[in-house]
Amino acid sequence: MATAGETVLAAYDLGVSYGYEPVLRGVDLELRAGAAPVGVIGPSGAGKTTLINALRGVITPSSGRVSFHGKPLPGKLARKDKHRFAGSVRSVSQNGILLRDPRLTVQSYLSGALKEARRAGRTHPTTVESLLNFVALNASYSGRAIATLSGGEKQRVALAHALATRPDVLLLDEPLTAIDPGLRAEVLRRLGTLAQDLGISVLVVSHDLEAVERLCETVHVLADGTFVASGPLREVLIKGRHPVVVDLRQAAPLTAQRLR
Ligand SMILES: Nc1ncnc2c1ncn2[C@@H]1O[C@H](COP(=O)(O)OP(=O)(O)OP(=O)(O)O)[C@@H](O)[C@H]1O
Repeated sequence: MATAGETVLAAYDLGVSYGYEPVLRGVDLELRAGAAPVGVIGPSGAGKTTLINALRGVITPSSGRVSFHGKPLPGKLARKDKHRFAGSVRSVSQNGILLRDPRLTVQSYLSGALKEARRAGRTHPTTVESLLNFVALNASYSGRAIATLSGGEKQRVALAHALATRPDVLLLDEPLTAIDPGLRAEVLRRLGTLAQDLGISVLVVSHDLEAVERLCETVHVLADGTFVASGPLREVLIKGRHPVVVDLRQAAPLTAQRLR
């Protein structure tokens, strides 16, 4: 486990291009163990998922760097560091779970994650039942094939899977879009408390300003490939002058009014 305040994952002057098309440029972000959740908002196509993927080490920066405990990603991490990364940095995407075997049950999926936690040296007394309970699903779901779950149920199981290793960093890309607003608020409340109690550093990418406001003390607005405004959502929405922030304010007048 990382010690409080330690930088687990970071992007420095990060640039990513697809072919000749630059998507990110000069993005700086540090995710420290125990830090308050951070949100990234911005228009569709701004590069939010690209940022998450760079932090997951699945795409190679075209400039700058991403590092995990100071070691460059993606890179040839030693076997020990690979397990460490797999347990320490977890992500949940809007797609929930990509299934290789449609017969896979919730029980096998989550117990697989608990085994992964042990391999990564992150053993802790959590059970499949308590993971399900955390995401507001009762124990009867453990016998269900994941393929038979609703979109919102799949998203919650994906979150439970990510939490099974008690990660240091949790990267969330529109994680709870398929859940009704009341339940989403409850799961986010629980997640906020858990992250604080366990020192998990959460980065959440979302178009859902309510969700971001509920969870995050700080938000970054991503536009033109870089962060154009940063701070508490309230300040960013009220005071931001960048055209993208003005668009966000106009697109969510009720939220902007409530935050005033
Ligand atoms: N593999 C890829 N090859 C080429 N272009 C890509 C690839 N992945 C993403 N892009 C492009 O990069 C840009 C940023 O995409 P990205 O998915 O990061 O945006 P986003 O901010 O997450 O968008 P949204 O809010 O719609 O999910 C888009 O123009 C997208 O079409």
